[in-house]
Amino acid sequence: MKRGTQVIKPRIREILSRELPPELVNLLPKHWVRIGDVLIIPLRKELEPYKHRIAEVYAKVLGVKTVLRKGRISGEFRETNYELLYGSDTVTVHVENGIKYKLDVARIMFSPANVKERVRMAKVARPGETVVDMFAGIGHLSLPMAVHGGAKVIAIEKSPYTFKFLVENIELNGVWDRMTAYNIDNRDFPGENIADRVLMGYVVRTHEFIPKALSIAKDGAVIHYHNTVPERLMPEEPFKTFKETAREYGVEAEKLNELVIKRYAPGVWHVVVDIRVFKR
Ligand SMILES: C[S@@+](CC[C@H](N)C(=O)[O-])C[C@H]1O[C@@H](n2cnc3c(N)ncnc32)[C@H](O)[C@@H]1O
Repeated sequence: MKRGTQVIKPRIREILSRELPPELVNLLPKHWVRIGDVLIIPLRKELEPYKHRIAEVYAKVLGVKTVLRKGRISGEFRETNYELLYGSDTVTVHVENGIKYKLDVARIMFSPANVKERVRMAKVARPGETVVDMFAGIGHLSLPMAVHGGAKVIAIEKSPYTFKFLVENIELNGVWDRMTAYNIDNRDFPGENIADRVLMGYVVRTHEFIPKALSIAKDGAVIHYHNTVPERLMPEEPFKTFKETAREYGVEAEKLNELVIKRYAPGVWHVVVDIRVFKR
């Protein structure tokens, strides 16, 4: 994923200043996100009448096949909601940290702000350990752990559409020997006391899944617990809720590390806490 620059590209400015009213030229997008050969741009409403031509010029100058207008990520499956401005094919292969991620950018979230976590997970994984990724997506976090960390990963993804890409990505990255994929709700996953590491890469409602994560984890396992937290409840949350829930299930929890991933909404942060659990 590449973040665009903070200035309008001279070539884009040159072409569009011949076609747009002068006062609109400075409103052209100065930054964008490129996922594979799909570009995502924010677009001011003043530019609405020119949106398709603007997208065409950005596509040609930046060398992409499709341009989408930035939308929101929402719902249980964390699906995106973009406006197609140029091109038609929104499926692409994005390469990051030596990993190939095939996805439909128009429907599946791939957050630039989560790149540090994808790279960090590649480093924390240990060869041969068993990782259960409860919210696998297209393999955002589990592929780096299998490819670079040599971990054995069980990847669970509920959405059938996203699961199709998860399976293709396991194939594309040649890690079928280390990864198993389940197209189920993680609450129906039968494994208990099997994971050295559990990934809970989800937001907003992640606390509802703590009991399941505890049952999947071995004694002494590490759980990477993500959630969104209002700033006024930090730094106690999100660990406080995890620890209290774990106690109800007779499990002790120790906070090892905590990182802020990104701003989720005004006054709300996406946070990850690394937690060791003791089940004796
Ligand atoms: C936001 S994506 C996150 C991907 C990755 N874990 C990351 O952090 O970058 C969350 C994924 O969890 C899936 N999901 C939501 N609820 C689930 C459940 N109960 N069981 C399995 N997968 C679920 C969604 O369909 C979505 O693909």
